[in-house]
Amino acid sequence: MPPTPTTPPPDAVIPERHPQAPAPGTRLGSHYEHCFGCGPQHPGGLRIDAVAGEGLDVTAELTVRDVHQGGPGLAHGGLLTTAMDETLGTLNWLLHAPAVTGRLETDFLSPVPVDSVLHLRAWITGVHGRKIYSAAEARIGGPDGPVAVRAQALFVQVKLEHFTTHGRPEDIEKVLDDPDLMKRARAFEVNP
Ligand SMILES: CCCCC/C=C\C/C=C\C/C=C\C/C=C\CCCC(=O)SCCNC(=O)CCNC(=O)[C@H](O)C(C)(C)COP(=O)(O)OP(=O)(O)OC[C@H]1O[C@@H](n2cnc3c(N)ncnc32)[C@H](O)[C@@H]1OP(=O)(O)O
Repeated sequence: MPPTPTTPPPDAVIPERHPQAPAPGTRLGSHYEHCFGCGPQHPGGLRIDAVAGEGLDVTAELTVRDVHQGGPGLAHGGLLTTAMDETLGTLNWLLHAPAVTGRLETDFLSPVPVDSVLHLRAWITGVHGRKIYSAAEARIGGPDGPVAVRAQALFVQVKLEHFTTHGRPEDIEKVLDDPDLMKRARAFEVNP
Protein backbone atom coordinates (compact mmCIF):
# COMPACT_ATOMS: atom_id res chain seq x y z
CA MET A 1 0.00 0.00 0.00
CA PRO A 2 1.46 3.44 -0.86
CA PRO A 3 2.40 5.72 2.04
CA THR A 4 -0.33 8.08 3.26
CA PRO A 5 -0.37 10.70 6.06
CA THR A 6 -1.04 7.83 8.48
CA THR A 7 2.19 6.02 7.54
CA PRO A 8 4.87 6.70 10.17
CA PRO A 9 7.91 8.57 8.79
CA PRO A 10 11.24 6.70 8.77
CA ASP A 11 12.47 8.53 11.89
CA ALA A 12 9.36 7.70 13.95
CA VAL A 13 10.09 5.71 17.10
CA ILE A 14 8.29 2.87 18.81
CA PRO A 15 8.18 4.12 22.41
CA GLU A 16 8.26 2.11 25.60
CA ARG A 17 4.98 1.38 27.33
CA HIS A 18 4.53 4.14 29.91
CA PRO A 19 5.72 2.89 33.34
CA GLN A 20 2.21 3.48 34.66
CA ALA A 21 0.40 1.95 31.71
CA PRO A 22 -2.29 -0.49 32.80
CA ALA A 23 -0.86 -4.01 33.12
CA PRO A 24 -1.42 -6.45 30.25
CA GLY A 25 -4.89 -7.97 30.55
CA THR A 26 -6.36 -4.92 32.30
CA ARG A 27 -9.76 -3.73 31.13
CA LEU A 28 -9.24 -0.09 30.17
CA GLY A 29 -12.80 1.07 30.83
CA SER A 30 -14.20 4.36 29.63
CA HIS A 31 -12.43 7.73 29.39
CA TYR A 32 -15.79 9.54 29.61
CA GLU A 33 -19.07 8.00 30.73
CA HIS A 34 -21.12 9.70 27.98
CA CYS A 35 -18.74 8.80 25.14
CA PHE A 36 -20.57 7.23 22.19
CA GLY A 37 -17.75 4.74 21.75
CA CYS A 38 -17.10 3.60 25.32
CA GLY A 39 -19.37 5.37 27.80
CA PRO A 40 -21.40 3.12 30.11
CA GLN A 41 -24.02 5.89 30.53
CA HIS A 42 -24.60 6.32 26.81
CA PRO A 43 -27.99 4.74 26.02
CA GLY A 44 -27.16 3.78 22.42
CA GLY A 45 -23.38 3.75 22.50
CA LEU A 46 -20.99 0.97 21.56
CA ARG A 47 -19.64 0.51 25.12
CA ILE A 48 -16.29 -0.70 23.87
CA ASP A 49 -14.18 -1.88 26.79
CA ALA A 50 -10.71 -2.63 25.45
CA VAL A 51 -8.12 -4.83 27.13
CA ALA A 52 -4.45 -3.83 27.34
CA GLY A 53 -2.12 -6.14 25.43
CA GLU A 54 1.45 -7.18 26.26
CA GLY A 55 3.01 -4.39 24.22
CA LEU A 56 1.64 -1.23 22.67
CA ASP A 57 -1.56 -2.96 21.66
CA VAL A 58 -5.15 -3.44 22.77
CA THR A 59 -8.00 -5.81 21.94
CA ALA A 60 -11.76 -5.37 22.16
CA GLU A 61 -14.97 -7.06 21.09
CA LEU A 62 -18.15 -5.58 19.67
CA THR A 63 -21.32 -7.38 18.67
CA VAL A 64 -22.99 -5.77 15.67
CA ARG A 65 -26.65 -5.17 16.47
CA ASP A 66 -29.86 -4.26 14.60
CA VAL A 67 -29.37 -0.57 15.43
CA HIS A 68 -26.00 -0.63 13.63
CA GLN A 69 -27.43 -1.51 10.20
CA GLY A 70 -26.53 0.32 7.01
CA GLY A 71 -27.69 -2.13 4.34
CA PRO A 72 -30.33 -4.68 5.39
CA GLY A 73 -28.76 -7.03 7.89
CA LEU A 74 -25.34 -5.44 7.43
CA ALA A 75 -23.27 -3.12 9.59
CA HIS A 76 -23.05 0.56 8.58
CA GLY A 77 -19.55 1.54 7.48
CA GLY A 78 -19.51 4.64 9.65
CA LEU A 79 -20.35 2.51 12.65
CA LEU A 80 -17.43 0.21 11.86
CA THR A 81 -15.15 3.25 11.49
CA THR A 82 -16.31 4.49 14.89
CA ALA A 83 -15.44 1.14 16.44
CA MET A 84 -11.96 1.38 14.91
CA ASP A 85 -11.55 4.99 16.09
CA GLU A 86 -12.54 4.11 19.64
CA THR A 87 -10.30 1.06 19.82
CA LEU A 88 -7.37 3.06 18.41
CA GLY A 89 -8.12 5.82 20.93
CA THR A 90 -7.68 3.48 23.87
CA LEU A 91 -3.99 3.16 22.93
CA ASN A 92 -3.73 6.54 24.70
CA TRP A 93 -3.79 4.69 28.00
CA LEU A 94 -0.59 2.80 27.16
CA LEU A 95 1.36 6.01 26.46
CA HIS A 96 -0.40 8.13 29.12
CA ALA A 97 -0.80 10.77 26.45
CA PRO A 98 -4.21 12.24 25.67
CA ALA A 99 -4.52 12.40 21.92
CA VAL A 100 -7.31 13.03 19.40
CA THR A 101 -7.87 11.57 15.96
CA GLY A 102 -6.39 13.80 13.26
CA ARG A 103 -6.82 11.37 10.38
CA LEU A 104 -8.43 7.96 10.14
CA GLU A 105 -8.30 5.77 7.03
CA THR A 106 -10.56 2.73 6.85
CA ASP A 107 -10.60 -0.17 4.39
CA PHE A 108 -13.75 -2.27 4.29
CA LEU A 109 -12.67 -5.68 3.06
CA SER A 110 -15.87 -7.67 3.47
CA PRO A 111 -19.49 -7.02 4.52
CA VAL A 112 -20.19 -7.47 8.23
CA PRO A 113 -23.56 -9.11 8.99
CA VAL A 114 -25.66 -8.10 11.97
CA ASP A 115 -24.99 -10.43 14.96
CA SER A 116 -21.30 -10.71 14.00
CA VAL A 117 -18.85 -10.40 16.86
CA LEU A 118 -16.05 -8.07 15.79
CA HIS A 119 -12.68 -8.98 17.25
CA LEU A 120 -10.86 -5.67 17.29
CA ARG A 121 -7.14 -5.16 17.71
CA ALA A 122 -5.14 -1.91 17.58
CA TRP A 123 -1.44 -1.21 17.91
CA ILE A 124 0.97 1.71 17.75
CA THR A 125 3.14 1.84 14.64
CA GLY A 126 5.29 4.85 15.54
CA VAL A 127 5.51 8.15 17.37
CA HIS A 128 6.99 11.33 15.91
CA GLY A 129 6.77 14.39 18.16
CA ARG A 130 3.09 14.86 19.04
CA LYS A 131 2.00 12.53 16.25
CA ILE A 132 0.99 9.00 17.19
CA TYR A 133 0.65 6.56 14.30
CA SER A 134 -1.43 3.43 14.75
CA ALA A 135 -3.24 0.66 12.95
CA ALA A 136 -6.22 -1.54 13.68
CA GLU A 137 -8.11 -4.51 12.31
CA ALA A 138 -11.48 -6.11 12.94
CA ARG A 139 -11.85 -9.84 12.41
CA ILE A 140 -15.10 -11.76 12.32
CA GLY A 141 -15.74 -15.33 13.41
CA GLY A 142 -13.00 -15.27 16.07
CA PRO A 143 -9.74 -13.56 16.96
CA ASP A 144 -8.05 -15.44 14.10
CA GLY A 145 -10.96 -15.08 11.67
CA PRO A 146 -10.77 -13.16 8.40
CA VAL A 147 -10.06 -9.43 8.54
CA ALA A 148 -13.23 -7.54 7.61
CA VAL A 149 -12.07 -4.00 8.36
CA ARG A 150 -8.62 -2.47 8.48
CA ALA A 151 -7.65 1.06 9.59
CA GLN A 152 -4.64 3.34 9.89
CA ALA A 153 -4.69 6.47 11.99
CA LEU A 154 -2.78 9.56 12.97
CA PHE A 155 -3.62 10.79 16.45
CA VAL A 156 -2.23 14.10 17.69
CA GLN A 157 -1.27 14.49 21.32
CA VAL A 158 -3.10 17.33 23.06
CA LYS A 159 -3.20 18.85 26.53
CA LEU A 160 -6.32 18.41 28.66
CA GLU A 161 -7.01 22.08 27.85
CA HIS A 162 -8.01 20.87 24.37
CA PHE A 163 -11.19 19.51 25.96
CA THR A 164 -11.79 22.33 28.46
CA THR A 165 -11.32 24.99 25.77
CA HIS A 166 -13.44 23.45 23.05
CA GLY A 167 -16.08 21.35 24.84
CA ARG A 168 -19.58 22.65 25.58
CA PRO A 169 -19.17 24.47 28.92
CA GLU A 170 -21.96 22.68 30.80
CA ASP A 171 -20.48 19.26 29.99
CA ILE A 172 -16.96 20.36 30.93
CA GLU A 173 -18.23 21.72 34.25
CA LYS A 174 -19.83 18.38 35.08
CA VAL A 175 -16.54 16.61 34.38
CA LEU A 176 -14.54 19.12 36.43
CA ASP A 177 -16.95 18.56 39.33
CA ASP A 178 -16.45 14.81 39.22
CA PRO A 179 -13.34 13.93 41.22
CA ASP A 180 -13.18 10.35 39.91
CA LEU A 181 -13.29 11.43 36.28
CA MET A 182 -10.76 14.20 36.82
CA LYS A 183 -8.43 11.78 38.58
CA ARG A 184 -8.65 9.47 35.60
CA ALA A 185 -8.12 12.33 33.11
CA ARG A 186 -5.24 13.85 35.06
CA ALA A 187 -3.54 10.47 35.41
CA PHE A 188 -2.31 11.07 31.88
CA GLU A 189 -0.37 14.15 32.86
CA VAL A 190 1.07 13.24 36.27
CA ASN A 191 4.05 11.37 34.87
CA PRO A 192 4.37 12.43 31.26
C1 LIG B 1 -10.96 18.04 31.59
C2 LIG B 1 -11.90 17.24 30.70
C3 LIG B 1 -11.29 15.95 30.29
C4 LIG B 1 -12.36 15.04 29.70
C5 LIG B 1 -11.78 14.04 28.80
C6 LIG B 1 -11.21 12.93 29.55
C7 LIG B 1 -10.19 12.24 29.10
C8 LIG B 1 -9.59 12.52 27.77
C9 LIG B 1 -8.28 11.88 27.71
C10 LIG B 1 -7.96 11.05 26.76
C11 LIG B 1 -8.89 10.53 25.75
C12 LIG B 1 -8.76 9.06 25.79
C13 LIG B 1 -9.28 8.25 24.90
C14 LIG B 1 -9.99 8.75 23.68
C15 LIG B 1 -10.45 7.57 22.97
C16 LIG B 1 -11.21 7.57 21.91
C17 LIG B 1 -11.88 8.73 21.36
C18 LIG B 1 -11.89 8.65 19.89
C19 LIG B 1 -10.97 9.67 19.35
C20 LIG B 1 -11.74 10.78 18.69
O1 LIG B 1 -12.65 10.58 17.96
S1 LIG B 1 -11.20 12.39 18.96
C21 LIG B 1 -12.45 13.38 18.13
C22 LIG B 1 -12.16 13.67 16.68
N1 LIG B 1 -10.99 14.48 16.51
C23 LIG B 1 -10.97 15.80 16.72
O2 LIG B 1 -11.93 16.38 17.13
C24 LIG B 1 -9.68 16.53 16.40
C25 LIG B 1 -9.97 17.90 15.78
N2 LIG B 1 -8.72 18.49 15.32
C26 LIG B 1 -7.95 19.22 16.15
O3 LIG B 1 -8.29 19.50 17.27
C27 LIG B 1 -6.60 19.65 15.59
O4 LIG B 1 -6.61 19.71 14.20
C28 LIG B 1 -5.45 18.69 16.07
C29 LIG B 1 -5.39 18.67 17.62
C30 LIG B 1 -5.64 17.27 15.53
C31 LIG B 1 -4.12 19.24 15.53
O5 LIG B 1 -4.07 20.63 15.74
P1 LIG B 1 -2.85 21.34 16.49
O6 LIG B 1 -3.04 22.82 16.26
O7 LIG B 1 -2.73 20.88 17.91
O8 LIG B 1 -1.55 20.86 15.78
P2 LIG B 1 -1.10 20.94 14.24
O9 LIG B 1 -2.21 21.39 13.37
O10 LIG B 1 0.19 21.71 14.21
O11 LIG B 1 -0.82 19.38 13.93
C32 LIG B 1 0.24 18.72 14.59
C33 LIG B 1 0.91 17.81 13.56
O12 LIG B 1 -0.06 16.86 13.11
C34 LIG B 1 -0.26 16.94 11.69
N3 LIG B 1 -1.68 16.75 11.40
C35 LIG B 1 -2.73 17.22 12.09
N4 LIG B 1 -3.86 16.83 11.53
C36 LIG B 1 -3.52 16.10 10.45
C37 LIG B 1 -4.27 15.42 9.45
N5 LIG B 1 -5.60 15.41 9.46
N6 LIG B 1 -3.61 14.75 8.49
C38 LIG B 1 -2.27 14.73 8.49
N7 LIG B 1 -1.50 15.35 9.40
C39 LIG B 1 -2.12 16.03 10.36
C40 LIG B 1 0.20 18.34 11.33
O13 LIG B 1 0.59 18.42 9.99
C41 LIG B 1 1.36 18.55 12.29
O14 LIG B 1 2.49 17.85 11.79
P3 LIG B 1 3.97 18.48 11.94
O15 LIG B 1 4.23 18.55 13.44
O16 LIG B 1 4.87 17.52 11.25
O17 LIG B 1 3.90 19.81 11.31
